[in-house]
Amino acid sequence: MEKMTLRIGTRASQLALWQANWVKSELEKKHPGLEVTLTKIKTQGDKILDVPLAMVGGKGLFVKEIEEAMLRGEIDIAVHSMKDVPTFFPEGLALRCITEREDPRDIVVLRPGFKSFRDLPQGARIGTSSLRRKAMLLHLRPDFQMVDIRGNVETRIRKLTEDNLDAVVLAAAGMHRLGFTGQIGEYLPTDVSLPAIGQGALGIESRIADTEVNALIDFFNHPETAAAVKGERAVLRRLEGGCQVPIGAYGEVKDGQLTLTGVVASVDGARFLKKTVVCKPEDSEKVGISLADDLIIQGAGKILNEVYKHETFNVGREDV
Ligand SMILES: NCc1[nH]cc(CCC(=O)O)c1CC(=O)O
Repeated sequence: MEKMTLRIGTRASQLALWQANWVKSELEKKHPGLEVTLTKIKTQGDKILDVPLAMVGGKGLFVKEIEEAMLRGEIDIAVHSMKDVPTFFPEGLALRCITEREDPRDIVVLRPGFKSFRDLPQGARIGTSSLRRKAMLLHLRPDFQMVDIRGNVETRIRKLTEDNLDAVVLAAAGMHRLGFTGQIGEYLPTDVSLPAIGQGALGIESRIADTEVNALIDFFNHPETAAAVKGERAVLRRLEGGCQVPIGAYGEVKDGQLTLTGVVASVDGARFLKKTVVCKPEDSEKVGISLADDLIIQGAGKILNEVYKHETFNVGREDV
């Protein structure tokens, strides 16, 4: 019998390669004899490095070229950070699996001598380009000066020293995967910094009609993480356009119950709307949508409309 080969498409960043190699080795463990190859693909997001992502705009900056390769039949599956996966897919492709979540939290790497970001001096310089991370930290410490940094995980850690910063904010998952756990200064609890939608989970995308490949990868799906992340993505989808607005959502299944929290904030952290609901995991998408609607009624519509300069969110009751 001919040996079967499965081709993974991935970005070429260190973190993306770690993730794709992890999927490769799990596949080879599960299916002895299966040959798994990696194809590195450069995406728009890898080419534009000097501009904060929120300003580049456009969804799917890290996935479009990979999806095109899959539609052309050059690769069979794509491994993404869930955080980078858009909420809509090209015809013929779908998100097939969501893997068990790594640590979902944000972390800070701190200037030597500090144990917590709370102890940093007035006006401390914090490196991050994420509008969500800016809003989370400014909400607690309005005196902080936020400094844009881009680049891969290693580059961003290096900028602490190079750009004379007091802290940089990164995802725990990326630090753990790349072996930088020792450099983590402090883990930010999810009620201090609500994570990005899907943070810490991987997504595997494939061709809907490719039943053979789908049967090989289905074991990666982790139902509890999938329910949580689908709820988070429902919040994001309902607040669509959210890439220029700080939005966070985090779901966790415990004892058969999903606790889902969403935040919409202004970039300066001054306006900060948060809501938590508890529901059955299978209702996560429906509940995510109504959670987003509640945030809109609370005033998120106003924040979103200000950013987009037109009335996308018709919120009737916003002054109540
Ligand atoms: N935006 C880049 C990116 N995409 C996913 C992760 C972290 C790993 C994950 O969330 O799974 C990171 C790095 C970071 O935000 O520090």
